[in-house]
Parts: sequence; C-alpha cells; structure tokens
Amino acid sequence: MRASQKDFENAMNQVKLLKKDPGNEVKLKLYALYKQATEGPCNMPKPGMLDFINKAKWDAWNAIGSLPKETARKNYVDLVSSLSPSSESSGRVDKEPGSESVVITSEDGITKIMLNRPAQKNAITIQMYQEILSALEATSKDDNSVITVLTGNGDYYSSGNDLTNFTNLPPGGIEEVAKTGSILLRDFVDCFIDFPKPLIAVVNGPAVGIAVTLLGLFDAVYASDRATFHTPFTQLGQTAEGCSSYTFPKIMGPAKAIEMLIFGKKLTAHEACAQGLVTEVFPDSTFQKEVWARLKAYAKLPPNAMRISKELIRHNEKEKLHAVNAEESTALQGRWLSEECMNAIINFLSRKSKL
Ligand SMILES: CCCCCCCCCCC/C=C/C(=O)SCCNC(=O)CCNC(=O)[C@H](O)C(C)(C)COP(=O)(O)OP(=O)(O)OC[C@H]1O[C@@H](n2cnc3c(N)ncnc32)[C@H](O)[C@@H]1OP(=O)(O)O
Repeated sequence: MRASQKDFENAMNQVKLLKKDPGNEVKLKLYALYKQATEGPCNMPKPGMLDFINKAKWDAWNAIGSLPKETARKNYVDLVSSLSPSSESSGRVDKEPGSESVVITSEDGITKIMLNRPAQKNAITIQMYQEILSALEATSKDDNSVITVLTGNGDYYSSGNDLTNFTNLPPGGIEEVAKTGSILLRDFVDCFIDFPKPLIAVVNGPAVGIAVTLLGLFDAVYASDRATFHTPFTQLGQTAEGCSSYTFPKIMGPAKAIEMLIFGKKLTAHEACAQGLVTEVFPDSTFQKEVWARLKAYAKLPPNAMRISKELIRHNEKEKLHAVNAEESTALQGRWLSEECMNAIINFLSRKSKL
C-alpha cells in the first residue's frame, strides 16, 4: 500500500514525539529515507573524513541509491510506525530512576559516584566528565561525606573516554573540539589532584584508558579479580594522561610503566596489584560484600585525621602533578588533531557502524 503525503507528514510529527531515543542507526535510516523521499537520490558532495556526523548522514543517504521517492516515503512511514508510542513500552516515564549516566548516592558517610552506562561499558561522555567533576567539588565541601568512591555499574569499571566524543563536531571543527577537550581534561584531572578526602576506586571489572591512569591519584584501589587494566594510548595515536606519565613510573618503575603506557600491555588485577597500582584484589564472588564492609568501617574513622594525613602525604607532589597534567593535556590536544589518532578512532567507530 502507498503512503500519502499526509501519512508522511504525520510520521514526521510522530518522530518528534518519540519518548525513547531510537539510536544512531535508526536516526540515520530516518534521515536517509526523509532525504530520498523529499529530494531523491543523494545530490550532495561527500563531506570530508573528519566531518563525522555529516559523513555518516551522507553515507546513509547515498547507500539508498536510486530508490524511488514514493517507496522511500512508504519505508519512512513504516519505520516510524514501528517506533511510535503505541509500540513503545506502556507506562514508561520520561526519565526512569537510575537512568542517569552518573549516579551519585550518599550513605553511611560514603559518597558513591557510579558510572552507569553498562551497555557502553561505562564509556565516559563529555557530560559525564562534567558531572563527575561537579560531584567531586560538591562532596569535597560536604561535611557528611567522609570518603568518596568511584565505581562502575555492570561488567565493566569503565572503557575510558567515549570515542564518540570526537564525532559531534561544532562549527569550529576538530580544532575547537581538541581545544575544549584539552581544557576539560585538565580541569577534570586537577579535581582529582586536589581532592582533599580519601578517594577510593572500587574496580568492579575491566578498566581502559583514563579510567586506569587516574588510579595513580586515588588513595586506595580495590579490584575484583575479573578486572584488567589497559592503556592502549599508542594504538589510539594518543598519549598518557591523568598524570600517569609521572605517577606510573613512580608507582611501578619506568620499565613496567613504559610497557603499559607506550606499548599498551594489559595487566590482570593480580599483576596490577604486584606493580603497586592496585591496593588489594578480591575474588569477584565476594568483591562487593567485602569491599563495602571495609569501606563502611573506614568511613567511621575520624574524618579530620584522615584529611590531614592525606594532605601530609600528598601536598609535596601537588605542584608537580598540576604541571604534569597541564603538559599531558597540551600534548593530547595535538594528538587529537593527528592522522594517527583520527584513523584509530575511525577504525573503532566503523567497526561498530557508528560512522
Ligand atoms: C577531542 C574530544 C575530547 C573529548 C573530551 C576529552 C576528555 C578527556 C579525554 C581523555 C583521554 C582519554 C583517553 C582514553 O580513555 S583512551 C581509551 C578509550 N577507550 C577505548 O579505546 C576502548 C574502546 N572500546 C573497546 O575497545 C571495546 O568496546 C571494549 C574492549 C571496551 C569492550 O569490547 P566488547 O567486545 O566486550 O564490547 P563492545 O565493543 O561490543 O562494546 C559494547 C558497546 O559499548 C560501546 N563502547 C565501548 N567502549 C566504548 C568507548 N570507549 N567509546 C564509545 N563506545 C564504546 C561499543 O561501541 C558498543 O556499543 P554498541 O553496542 O552500540 O555497538
């Protein structure tokens, strides 16, 4: 059956009312069918390879080839109707509890900052960096908060920087993204350097990239024996951050730090513990129970004594750490503009059909 112009217009309106984000793949399909239905076969010049979003749109439209306008219109209407509110789960609220990407809770003197994108292995988006930073600033001033914990929901601790952070290009292009990314990175890591109270990582599963490097700035790192520690910076055309170019050689010696930070060697939890990056490893089956029992006991210790001891242990290093952070952030700004880095990100995103 044909779809009328009216059906097509209704479908366009329905798209705006969808409660649930249908995901990039469907959005690209909708875009392509809309363009084909209204303009016919793709008639735009191919965008440059760094213009990720427009290139993805162009690819989707171009892939439809010479599909007749009428068929594209019908396919668009059918696709929208398969996504329409009646086929969305009924009674769904706009924002389900616990649907935030970073969940912050406070109990028994413990502030828990939990990365909550389990389906994306807790990859960290730009918004998440900002939320974690704000949470750390708030909890540092909260007298009821004695210790602060960073952990992940699901099978991963975190797969590090969300590689799609590089794809939403503003008008200033990749140069602007690299500049703002470098400032964000510097502010984010500065906040860990300056955090005044005990900061604990509860590493519930594999950790990648910045999720690993930051561990050098934590006061204790408890890991499940399922956790692994991987910093594939060179493979991504990138360089070390999170002050790891300074903390890792200090913690584990230059030889082992180089294996991780330059050659991308992945460590098991027990290896990371032997190198001094992890404080203690627990069997996964008892990990949560044992670690949280211990943290509850620690949170009952006198907070001021803990804070002053931390200051005594850390203050001599702070200036150096800030300088290292500034250097690493500047180096990465340059790296993000390099062909090595672009190619690596394109490879990952095209493997996942996100381009
Ligand atoms: C210029 C912009 C600046 C922005 C802001 C800057 C702020 C500071 C930046 C600091 C620099 C940080 C550097 C790093 O952290 S480098 C490390 C980056 N991470 C990675 O390279 C890991 C990439 N992911 C993987 O290799 C695999 O996904 C992984 C081994 C983690 C898991 O593999 P598995 O096969 O088990 O699972 P999937 O690959 O199918 O993953 C499931 C879904 O999750 C998505 N995913 C996973 N990790 C990421 C990620 N890091 N970024 C984006 N998306 C990720 C994956 O695509 C799957 O999604 P779909 O189900 O939709 O396909």
